[in-house]
Amino acid sequence: MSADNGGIAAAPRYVLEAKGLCRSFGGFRAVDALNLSVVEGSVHALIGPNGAGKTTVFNLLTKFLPASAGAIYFRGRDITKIGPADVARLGIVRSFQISATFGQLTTFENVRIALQSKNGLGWQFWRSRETLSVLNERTWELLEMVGLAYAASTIANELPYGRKRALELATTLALEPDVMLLDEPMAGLAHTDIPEISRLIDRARAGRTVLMVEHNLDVVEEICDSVTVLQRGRTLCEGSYSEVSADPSVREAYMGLEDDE
Ligand SMILES: Nc1ncnc2c1ncn2[C@@H]1O[C@H](COP(=O)(O)OP(=O)(O)OP(=O)(O)O)[C@@H](O)[C@H]1O
Repeated sequence: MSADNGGIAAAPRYVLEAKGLCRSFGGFRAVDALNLSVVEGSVHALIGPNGAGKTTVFNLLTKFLPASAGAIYFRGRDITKIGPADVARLGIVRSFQISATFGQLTTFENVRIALQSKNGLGWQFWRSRETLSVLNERTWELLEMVGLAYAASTIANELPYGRKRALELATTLALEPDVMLLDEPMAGLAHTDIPEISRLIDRARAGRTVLMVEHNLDVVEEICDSVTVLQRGRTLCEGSYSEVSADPSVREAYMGLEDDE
């Protein structure tokens, strides 16, 4: 990245940072002095073996769990002490394992409810026709964006699994997140659904930052700009996919590859 100041590269702007983040369970340090810097506008993957602490990091960043030590910053502001609702209000929104859809409602209703909650209309279904028509318009846009307009009147529970993921993405996007945290977006998907959900995430990144925990390394390679590899609650390695996948410690600890492969 060159800048006007004589070709000196501009410092990256971090949207989300963790410094010295720790979380213990009893005497066990699940997250151990973790430093994480997520560049604004990037798609950043958090990978690592089972039990490395990825989900705990997500829980700490979204304040579902308090940190034992360390600090979290959002655009340079210390948000270590604020609660989960305030984190969401700042635009840090978690999807997939948390944003359950309402199974008995239609695809359309699910997205509109998410929009209602974003717009402070809560559960008030009796709003003026004008208000609802604005919401309806945006609902259609979101459904089009994730390729679900054709299934607008389908009951969410009746959608195929891959389509449910697309619906979850639409309900998350309805909240207009600045930073979208995706918890294993490809987990449980059929092979054939993975390219489509990858494509949707790639499209959804426009104008926002994505931090995702993902085990599928092909997906990480394809859509992520940066990767942090966790091991035993610590950062083992950080960089682009090609950098981390070439790192001998990562190959040994995570990918289980021999050096001569
Ligand atoms: N509430 C808890 N109480 C006690 N131990 C916990 C708790 N939550 C997580 N742990 C432990 O912390 C460690 C990290 O767990 P975590 O779920 O964050 O790992 P992970 O990298 O997300 O793993 P996976 O890939 O299997 O989802 C594990 O050893 C886990 O057993």
